[in-house]
Amino acid sequence: MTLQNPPVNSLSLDFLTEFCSALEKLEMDKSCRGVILTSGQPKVFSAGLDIMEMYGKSPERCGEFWRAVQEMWLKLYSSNMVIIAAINGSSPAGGCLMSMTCDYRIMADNPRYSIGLNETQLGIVAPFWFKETMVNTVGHRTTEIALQLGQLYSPTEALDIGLVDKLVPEDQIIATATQTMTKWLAVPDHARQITKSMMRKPTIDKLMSKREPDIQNFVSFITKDPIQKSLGLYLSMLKKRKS
Ligand SMILES: CCCCCC/C=C\CC(=O)SCCNC(=O)CCNC(=O)[C@H](O)C(C)(C)COP(=O)(O)OP(=O)(O)OC[C@H]1O[C@@H](n2cnc3c(N)ncnc32)[C@H](O)[C@@H]1OP(=O)(O)O
Repeated sequence: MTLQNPPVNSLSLDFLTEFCSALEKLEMDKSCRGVILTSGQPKVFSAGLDIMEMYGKSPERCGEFWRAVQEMWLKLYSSNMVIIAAINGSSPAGGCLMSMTCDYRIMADNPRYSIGLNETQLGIVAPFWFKETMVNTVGHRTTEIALQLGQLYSPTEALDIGLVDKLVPEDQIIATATQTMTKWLAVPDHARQITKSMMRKPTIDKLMSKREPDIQNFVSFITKDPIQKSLGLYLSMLKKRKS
């Protein structure tokens, strides 16, 4: 699957809806046992959640958006398929979350790229299921530091902490992901799927049982004046950095 939402694959409501429906089709296709997730945009895997979906929007629209974010995470994290992330660009915040839901992460070895959950840098707080996905990936202590600082890691740093599994030159990323897929698909599906579910189920069940309160929490947090102000400042910083 190639992410195509120019310019930076930000995760808007429409994009998330389309992504989930494409993933569902693959999930139901018995001949498809694995997916390599990569970006069709230069330099960026995904810029994370579309900030415009959280800025100046009605509570109803924010709720609809957050449900789509939850759905994306649930579909990816609980997938029966092998999902390999070929991270061929920067992957902050929601982009990092998406990468962490995959079974294996291969990142292009380019020091200009970065990956991490940088929410606190925007004045927002990563919800418990973002946090738990990271704890499940890199452990508790590293997550605590990463989340409080809103740290973005270079590929080498990400490899050091286990946020990604392998670095390769960018032009070898798909070939490496394909070789890795062959290795993962050599394992009998049922044994691998049950094992994956055993590892991930507690986190998935937790969100499933708290979906509505999580949406309410998001809407009430994101629509607060100081949070809207922080997002507005961050957006203008992004635009200024460009000029
Ligand atoms: C209980 C409350 C819970 C809240 C939980 C919220 C959880 C998750 C939060 C998120 O995922 S928020 C998104 C965080 N993302 C970022 O901080 C990344 C910001 N973007 C960048 O750092 C860079 O754009 C990039 C990804 C490194 C790419 O850099 P590049 O130089 O290639 O491109 P730019 O010129 O910076 O950007 C092009 C264009 O896109 C706009 N844009 C970038 N990122 C976003 C985004 N996430 N949402 C919306 N728009 C984005 C950027 O402003 C530029 O716009 P124009 O100037 O061309 O209009």
